[in-house]
Amino acid sequence: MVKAVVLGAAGGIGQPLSLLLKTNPLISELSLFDIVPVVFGVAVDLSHIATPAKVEGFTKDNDGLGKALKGADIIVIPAGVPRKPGMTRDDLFKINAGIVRDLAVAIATTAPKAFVLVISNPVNSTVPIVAEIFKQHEVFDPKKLFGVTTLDVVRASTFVAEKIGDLSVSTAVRVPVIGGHSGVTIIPLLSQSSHSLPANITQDDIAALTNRIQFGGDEVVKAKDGTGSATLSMAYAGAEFAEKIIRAIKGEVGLVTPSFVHLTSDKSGAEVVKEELGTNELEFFSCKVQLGATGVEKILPIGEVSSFEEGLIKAAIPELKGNIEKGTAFVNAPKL
Ligand SMILES: NC(=O)C1=CN([C@@H]2O[C@H](COP(=O)(O)OP(=O)(O)OC[C@H]3O[C@@H](n4cnc5c(N)ncnc54)[C@H](O)[C@@H]3O)[C@@H](O)[C@H]2O)C=CC1
Ligand SMILES: O=C([O-])CC(=O)C(=O)O
Repeated sequence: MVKAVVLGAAGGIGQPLSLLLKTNPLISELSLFDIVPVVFGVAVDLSHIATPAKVEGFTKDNDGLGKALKGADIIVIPAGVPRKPGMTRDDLFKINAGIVRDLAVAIATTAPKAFVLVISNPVNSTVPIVAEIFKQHEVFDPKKLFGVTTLDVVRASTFVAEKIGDLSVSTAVRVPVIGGHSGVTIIPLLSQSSHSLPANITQDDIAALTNRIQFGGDEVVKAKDGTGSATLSMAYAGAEFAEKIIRAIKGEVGLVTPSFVHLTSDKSGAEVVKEELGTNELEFFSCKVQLGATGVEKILPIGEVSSFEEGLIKAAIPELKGNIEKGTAFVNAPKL
């Protein structure tokens, strides 16, 4: 029995994500929360699909958030505003930081043991916000908090398959993407791709492919021309990541996937990553993570990278550090 909850379920990501979660036979209960009442209609609509999950919709009225969260095993958060052309993900901080903080407070008090998957941007800052709220409530379990960076991995697989000239291999292509989830903090390790790039590929091609993965979000924002950012590909990526977490909860071992997680100072492998990065200053980093029934079982080393990728890592660290500190400071700033 797994109860999944989507916060922001009536939105561009929330609706298709909820659809995909409804089709996941491992989920027995699916609670959909949003501040807009159309969420009730979304829930009724999905409830007609012949799969095991019992679906229910909730808004703010009558402690809807508390009821949605009660007994949750896994909570996915796509609540918040998306980008328009010309904006960075950091520009969303002003609105989304407060939304994520308030949802985190509700989770800390109602479902402190749940796995929490943060999609709301800027992920590099919203994940630290959730962590700080959980710390304040003394319920922070770094093994169960994830920034969802799966869309970067999905894009990398697709774009590499395109370069190979065979989209049918895209589901098999594995490219670790580490760092964070915005621009230069997105670090695709093409040198570790499961499928070799064509032999005639140049360093300029690698740089262009890297740039396309880093700025794939902008490609969608531009194409949607003011009406939003990636929703369908994000729903696909979010459902894929959620499924891995659920399979791990159910006891499957050996699942490895990148995610933006807390670099905890224990024997989880975080120390090795810090050494590889050459800094102790990053509290979070998207790493290759081995999942287990209790969450992050092990953080795997970054491993061997090319000198080009080494440069990407160096370039990402200052921005990532700033994004993380911004989130942390938002929660801990003294109240005037
Ligand atoms: N991590 C990633 O890779 C990606 C993250 N995103 C981010 O996901 C977020 C959502 O994007 P979209 O679904 O396109 O936006 P949207 O505007 O279509 O949907 C957001 C939903 O959140 C709801 N909402 C707002 N405040 C809320 C609250 N306090 N509690 C519950 N629900 C609330 C809204 O009513 C709306 O239904 C954005 O911040 C976007 O930047 C988008 C794509 C990829
Ligand atoms: O670009 C955006 O704002 C949405 C996002 O995070 C992505 O598509 O990777």
